[in-house]
Amino acid sequence: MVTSREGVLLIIGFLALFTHAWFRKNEPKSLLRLLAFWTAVVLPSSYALLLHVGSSFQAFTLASTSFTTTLLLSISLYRLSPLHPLSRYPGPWQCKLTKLWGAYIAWGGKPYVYYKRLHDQYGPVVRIGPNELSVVDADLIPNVLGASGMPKGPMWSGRRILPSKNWNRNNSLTSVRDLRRHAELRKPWNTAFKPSSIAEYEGMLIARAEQMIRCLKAFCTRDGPSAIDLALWINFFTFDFMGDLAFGGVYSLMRDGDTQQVLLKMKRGVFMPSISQHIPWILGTLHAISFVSADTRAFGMFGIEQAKKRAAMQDNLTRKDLFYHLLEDAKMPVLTKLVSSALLAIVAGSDTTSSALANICYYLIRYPDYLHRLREELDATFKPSEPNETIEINALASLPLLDAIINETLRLQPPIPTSLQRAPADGSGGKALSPDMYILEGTAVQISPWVIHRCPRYFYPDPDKFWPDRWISGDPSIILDKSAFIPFSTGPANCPGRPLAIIELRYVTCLLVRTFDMSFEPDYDVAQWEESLEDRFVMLKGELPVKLALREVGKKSD
Ligand code: HEM
Repeated sequence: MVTSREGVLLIIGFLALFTHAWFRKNEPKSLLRLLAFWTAVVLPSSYALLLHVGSSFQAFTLASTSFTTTLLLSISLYRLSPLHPLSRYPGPWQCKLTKLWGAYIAWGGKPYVYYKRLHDQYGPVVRIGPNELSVVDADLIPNVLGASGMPKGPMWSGRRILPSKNWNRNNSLTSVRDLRRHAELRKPWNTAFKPSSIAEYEGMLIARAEQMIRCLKAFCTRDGPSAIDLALWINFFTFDFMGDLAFGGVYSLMRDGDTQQVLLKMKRGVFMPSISQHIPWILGTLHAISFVSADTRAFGMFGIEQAKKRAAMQDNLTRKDLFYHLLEDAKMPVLTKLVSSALLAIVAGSDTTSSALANICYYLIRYPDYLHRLREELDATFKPSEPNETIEINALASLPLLDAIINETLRLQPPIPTSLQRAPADGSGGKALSPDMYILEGTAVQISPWVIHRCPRYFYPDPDKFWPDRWISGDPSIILDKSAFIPFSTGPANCPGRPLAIIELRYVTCLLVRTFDMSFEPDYDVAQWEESLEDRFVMLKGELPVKLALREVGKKSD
């Protein structure tokens, strides 16, 4: 029996220190569990204090504040101290102290700009969280992302769009941490994007791209061009194409407009996970608060609806689509598999290509010399006097300037600008990333494509400049290390959709450049576009007001 108030407070202090020591090994994974633990400590402590203070309110206030303050102080001092295993890595104190800072930066939508500033200031390895490093070092990529790398990091479990774990538990390709399970889930995605599978999708791509061109032509009136939001039309196109590819063509935004506000649902739906990915333990609580998670749930429901419609078609398929392959060897109920992959297909497959295409158009209009040179390259392969000539998709693979423009756009504006995060496997103890860099289990490592792509050690000179010729020059002092170019990531969890995405980018760029003269509205401030881009683990975009005029065949590009 403790006989004084000070004695009880001392014990509470010890309990807080013990809790911190325990948390270091067993970090709480949800706010609810944390609260349950807190209550289990604070209530008995209040009871013990009750014998020494005037009221139960006083006892509870004293117990809770002394426990919480000591715990937070202990955690903060440890994180900032030389005792922390990441203490030797530089970074701002706010990052070292709490991931809430990362969540705050993410709220603003420009974490890639922030990380670049940190790397410019602190060097290639920066501590961006109490237990997280950001690296800009091509030599470390294989041991982080590559074949000898690590499983997905904790941020992926903070990105769940659906409230219930049941759809996703151990079935989500993007968040599963067990490498063997990931490889199992990944197999059908690889089959779905091998050349023979892609050949089956080309008809859908051509039909949708031609539909977009027809729709855009309707804006080219005899009264002269009026500006349209080209980014929106590109979004419609990529969304419709993904709808055909994944869900059997159940919607057409280009034909009907966005009557269900799908794009708005997606834009709003990814906001919450883009914040909670920095503090995954809060996700369950956010999902439970309906007004906070309403938009994310609405987007999740849209994915479930599409999955259900596609499941109903399973026995009457007329063509092999993405889910034909994903379901072929599914060892789980069809609907579960569909739901767990539906949102992934929508977000990973449509928003990424739409960002890339919109950025390609932006750069071509901003730097018209490249637009004209690209036209010349295309005209040399496909006759300009025959605008309706069928474009042979395979012929697009041998056009150096087209690929250089695509690469340079993906370098400067990778559609997934940050968030390639990995962490040592559970139970592994840790991982050596290089002879002098060993990270312990519980530490995460992130590589930001946006930052590494703008690093002068790899792309020199003028790493921030749109200069597609750097990809053609062949001079090894210009692209110093191509392994630093990772718009599709690398290793076993890289982008399986890359081959299709590249075909899509080549084909649509080719059609747009062959068909239209494009210009910005005269009073459009070009800086607005880059300002409008937001990193919500995909890249959200603002308006791209572009005037389109039908290209006059025979008129020389000026
Ligand atoms: C320009 C277009 C695209 C870009 C730049 C892109 C980029 C990426 C990146 C950077 C990743 C993350 C990999 C990692 O964590 O290391 C990824 C993952 C993924 N992408 Fe893409 N992507 C594009 C288009 C597509 C398309 C068209 C699909 C097809 C539906 C697709 C499906 C996926 C899937 C399923 C994953 C998860 C892979 C895994 O976790 O194993 N992507 N993509």
